[in-house]
Amino acid sequence: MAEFQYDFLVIGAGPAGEAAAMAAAKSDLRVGVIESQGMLGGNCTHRGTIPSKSLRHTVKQVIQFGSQPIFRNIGGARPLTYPAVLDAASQVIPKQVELHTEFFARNRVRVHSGNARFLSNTQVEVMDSHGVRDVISAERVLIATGSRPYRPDDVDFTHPRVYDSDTILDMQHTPRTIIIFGAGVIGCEYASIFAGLGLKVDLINTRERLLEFLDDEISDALSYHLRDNGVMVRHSEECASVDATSKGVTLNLKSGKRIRADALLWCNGRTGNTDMLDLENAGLEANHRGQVKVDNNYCTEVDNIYAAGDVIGWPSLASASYDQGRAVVAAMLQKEMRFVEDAPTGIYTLPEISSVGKTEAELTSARIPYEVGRAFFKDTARGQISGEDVGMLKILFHIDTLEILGIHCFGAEAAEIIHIGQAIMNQPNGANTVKYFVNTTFNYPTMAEAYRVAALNGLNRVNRHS
Ligand SMILES: Cc1cc2nc3c(=O)[nH]c(=O)nc-3n(C[C@H](O)[C@H](O)[C@H](O)COP(=O)(O)OP(=O)(O)OC[C@H]3O[C@@H](n4cnc5c(N)ncnc54)[C@H](O)[C@@H]3O)c2cc1C
Ligand SMILES: NC(=O)c1ccc[n+]([C@@H]2O[C@H](COP(=O)([O-])OP(=O)(O)OC[C@H]3O[C@@H](n4cnc5c(N)ncnc54)[C@H](O)[C@@H]3O)[C@@H](O)[C@H]2O)c1
Repeated sequence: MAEFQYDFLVIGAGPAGEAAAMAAAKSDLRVGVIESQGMLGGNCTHRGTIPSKSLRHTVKQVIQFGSQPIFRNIGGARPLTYPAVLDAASQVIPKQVELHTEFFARNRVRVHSGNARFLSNTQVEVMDSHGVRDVISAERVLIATGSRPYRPDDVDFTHPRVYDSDTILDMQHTPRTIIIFGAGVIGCEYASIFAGLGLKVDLINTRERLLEFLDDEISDALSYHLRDNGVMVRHSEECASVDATSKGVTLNLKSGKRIRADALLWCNGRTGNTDMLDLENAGLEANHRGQVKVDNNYCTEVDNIYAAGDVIGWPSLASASYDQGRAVVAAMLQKEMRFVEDAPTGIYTLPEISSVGKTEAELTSARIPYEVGRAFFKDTARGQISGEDVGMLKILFHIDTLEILGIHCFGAEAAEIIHIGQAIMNQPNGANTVKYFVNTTFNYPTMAEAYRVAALNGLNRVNRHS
């Protein structure tokens, strides 16, 4: 057994842990990291964001190839297998691992391989895969252990036809039909991926609408386009049981419906990775979803222990986790810090969705007088040229002050386009105004031009009222 001593110990090397470790190293703290996976990058790189977004990118290319006559005539439309698409998509993972490994090496942050568990609030044991045990002492500790798919006890995840969002990345055949239970972000993204590959998809939603946190118009558009791509969407359903046999899998719903398919992808919720940490030794406890409570400084109920990333729950995004990791170090060093509560939404369904700020429903219930400006991608030159003409940009702004209150977008590159509006929304002293988009010259033809079209559309409505 070896012993180590650090100023700051980070448990978990995903986005939250890495960002915190880098920020602390640059502030000359002695930093150590414990990571249980053999490679750096976290679940984000190995099971979550990166593999799913690469898969989706490859499927998007396949769809474009299949839908453009010029390519179809050259190559002929050949159906691709899921393992082939997976293989192409997985090429990015080693590149990401290399990048993250370089960050740690360049900043001289030592990574201890193994599972961490608390011995006290300042001492953590790390046990590697060979049973070698080290004890690490640190003045401050960050819990950044992320999350994993939630698995209900009565579903047999060892059955070869039953998958969650981790194990779907190991599926070695191409089912003809698939049931996706859970229509959260993960379910909707995988529904797009499998429909894009030509599978028949049943998407079962436990709520009344898809992604209820979105603006209604965007949620409706997603439902429409998923159905248009062949996905059967069912709302307000609950699972009664799952029967998996060598012939197929049947999902029995409490409404009495029985849905059969070649495979089931269960993606209904996630659980924080805290069960192995022996939190009670540090004076902490997790909630029923394995999450740890923090204050506005990302500090837990024990004042030298911080937590960030998926393990603290909402918003559970890689984007937010990176910022939270940096914020932890700023809070620790009593520097200016930002509690991350304004992360935009970026959902990589087909079509892509992104939004920032308030929805129409939120503004209506808060009785804020607003106007709407819309631009349809099919009416932009760039949309017509690229053939990606499904989509819309919608700007919500205050009817009197013209302050932008929300931006909602779906269609090609929505997750990029949103940031133009976000930058204007964040301007202080009256500079947040929808007029920016009519007083600024945008490149032409670009999708960003949609902002000008939407702003003019909205301002014309305001002028009609006055
Ligand atoms: C399918 C899917 C798609 C997603 N797509 C997006 C997206 O498009 N955009 C987006 O912003 N977010 C997306 N997310 C969410 C994003 O992946 C997570 O929010 C992000 O990974 C959280 O980062 P983290 O640092 O909290 O933890 P993680 O990335 O989960 O990393 C935690 C690390 O801690 C390690 N660890 C756990 N327990 C221990 C222990 N006891 N000892 C030592 N090490 C331990 C784990 O091995 C892991 O490496 C997606 C998630 C999934 C599942
Ligand atoms: N593009 C993106 O930004 C992106 C993509 C994929 C995933 N994600 C992130 O991953 C997270 C998970 O997404 P999701 O689609 O699985 O689910 P979700 O968070 O939408 O949850 C789905 C359902 O499961 C329930 N649930 C959640 N955790 C549970 C638990 N531990 N026990 C029992 N029920 C639980 C929820 O109440 C909900 O009804 C999201 O928070 C999302 O931010 C983001």
